[in-house]
Amino acid sequence: MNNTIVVIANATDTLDFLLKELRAYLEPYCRVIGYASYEHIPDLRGAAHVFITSKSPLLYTIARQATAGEVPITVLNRFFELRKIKALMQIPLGTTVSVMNNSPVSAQEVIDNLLEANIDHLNYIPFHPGCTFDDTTKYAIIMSVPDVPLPPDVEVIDLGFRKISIHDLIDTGRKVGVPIEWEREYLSKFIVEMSELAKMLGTSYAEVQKLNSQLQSTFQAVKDPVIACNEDGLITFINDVAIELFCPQETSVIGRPYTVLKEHDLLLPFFEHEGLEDTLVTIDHRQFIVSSQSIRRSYEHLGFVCTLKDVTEIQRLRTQLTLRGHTATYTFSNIIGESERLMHAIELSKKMAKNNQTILLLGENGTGKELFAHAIHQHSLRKNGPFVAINCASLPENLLESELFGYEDGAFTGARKGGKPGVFEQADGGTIFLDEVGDISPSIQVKLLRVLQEKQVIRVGGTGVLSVDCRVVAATNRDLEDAVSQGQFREDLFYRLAVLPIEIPSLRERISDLPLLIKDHLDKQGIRKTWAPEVMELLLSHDWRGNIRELKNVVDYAITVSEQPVLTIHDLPKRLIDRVSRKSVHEAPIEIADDRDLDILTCLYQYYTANKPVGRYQLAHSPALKATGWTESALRNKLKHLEQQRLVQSGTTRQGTSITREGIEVLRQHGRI
Ligand SMILES: Nc1ncnc2c1ncn2[C@@H]1O[C@H](COP(=O)(O)OP(=O)(O)OP(=O)(O)O)[C@@H](O)[C@H]1O
Repeated sequence: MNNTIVVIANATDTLDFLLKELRAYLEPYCRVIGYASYEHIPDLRGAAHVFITSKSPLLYTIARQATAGEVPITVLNRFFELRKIKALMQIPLGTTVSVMNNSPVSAQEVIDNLLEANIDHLNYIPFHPGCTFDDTTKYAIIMSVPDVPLPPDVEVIDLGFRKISIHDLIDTGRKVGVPIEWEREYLSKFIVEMSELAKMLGTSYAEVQKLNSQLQSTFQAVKDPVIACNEDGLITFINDVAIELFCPQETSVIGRPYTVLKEHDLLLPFFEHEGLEDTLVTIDHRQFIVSSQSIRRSYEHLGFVCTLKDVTEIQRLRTQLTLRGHTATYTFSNIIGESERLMHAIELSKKMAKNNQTILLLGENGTGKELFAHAIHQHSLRKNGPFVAINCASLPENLLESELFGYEDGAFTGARKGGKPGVFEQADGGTIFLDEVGDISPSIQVKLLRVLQEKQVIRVGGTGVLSVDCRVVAATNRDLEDAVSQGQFREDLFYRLAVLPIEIPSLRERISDLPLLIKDHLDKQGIRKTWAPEVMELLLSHDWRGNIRELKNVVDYAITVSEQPVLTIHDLPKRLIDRVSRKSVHEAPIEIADDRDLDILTCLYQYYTANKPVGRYQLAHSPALKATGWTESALRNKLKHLEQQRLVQSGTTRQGTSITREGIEVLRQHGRI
């Protein structure tokens, strides 16, 4: 018996595994026998050494009784086969993993083994017969056989039986006289296995290093201050923004207590306690929201990482975002001109700017209505609030509705998640500019009226009523009174909008401003060119239907085309020269014998300003002509006649009939417009 090594284990499968391993190394230099703890164990006093497989007190007692205290008893140090650990390395950091074994002690032993081997990125929970799985368990470690039935959705990592540690094996071998050659051979096999593991761990170490440096540069790139401390309150990381805020004078604070930071009192709670709510603190007249996160590895607390968010910056960005495209850029000083008509419009606008009533700007296209809207906002008490402009003619009805009033989440297919505020909400506290308001559909007219009356908005698809406080400045190039009389525009809305009407003169009506406007446009582009006198004469005699927008286009054309410092008539667009010369042909008033011709032209002019073509039938039945009793065929003949005079033009049926510039001129000459 003296040359006998005895192993006592709790389970027979573990015993068989260990016996095989010991015999492979120790026999024939000694005899290796084993017993399961539940078996009858004979007197072992003659054994050379007794090994037990775990620290379990029961095993120790059994061994002690069998040896009567006369033989050394050791707990076998055991470890997993290294290659089996690889599966564990793939499990994400912090995952909870149940470690299963036949008793709480052996389960804990396995956990200790894993932690000692620095496989410590997981949250291990001992698991043994009597424990039950809960829904959070995703992984279970077993040693060859599960000691508890496993639920189907739990991923099993089988670490196999733990092998005897190389130290214990070599040690025992030396005691029983294992020759040195055999020891070397065994060791060399072990070293091969070790180096494979080292390679595996080496890669993960490099990976960790890489991640670490990525993390460092990420925190450096963060614009907010970040400071990390270990559990002793020593600084382990601090980014440049935090250095600038807390310790601009210090050369290095890494490894030093966080109390070296200025205002560290404010940070104390965040470096001492877990789970603090975000807190607002003021440092150097700036406000920050401070939050901290505890750093943990398994159950071990490693320290805190503390981040500060600059609220001043957040507020600035928010204001910038809210106001993006929502600011008035022009003031009255940007409105160029000295003519009496313009000065009158400016004076009136300045007066009206000061109160809160709705303003209606009336004027042809390109006269500067939007410019006036900006200037009115800037001159009003709301100048620090938003200025939101929307062109009512440029959007289809349903889109205009959602732009004006906003929409709720899921109001329609493609609606943005969380809904969207409309321009009335965006202009809250400021001014909303409704350009081309005369073009809105009857259904939007109703909704707009409601908002103007109630000062409340209901988002599309919503039920909640939102109060809005914004001043409305509307603009139109249409004759709204006429649109009302034709039943195209609601009378009640018209009176709501036209509380304070301002007429913006056309360029024709303030033609004396033309040289100033040209000069201003050239100056803004840093261009120094002059105009030949006959060119200026021609420009002054042009009718400028497109007003200042048309003027700017003509000037831009001329300076692009011309290569000389003095602009000549050849540098003007041909279209403009043609029109001016055609106009001079018709300089003398065209003879209109029948006032009813003027009625037709007036009616066509109204459709023209509404940008709508009109058919003969519609014309004959229009309120303005109905009374004069035109039959359709009489009207056709009359329109043919007017077309020969170039006062109207007829397109295909779809295009209908429209008034020409000459026709408009005739109306003007006869004081109809
Ligand atoms: N008095 C002015 N001084 C300088 N520039 C002007 C003036 N009036 C208008 N403009 C310029 O003419 C162009 C057209 O002006 P704006 O868009 O304000 O006209 P509008 O009447 O609103 O036109 P629409 O009815 O077509 O929307 C803009 O480039 C504007 O800057």
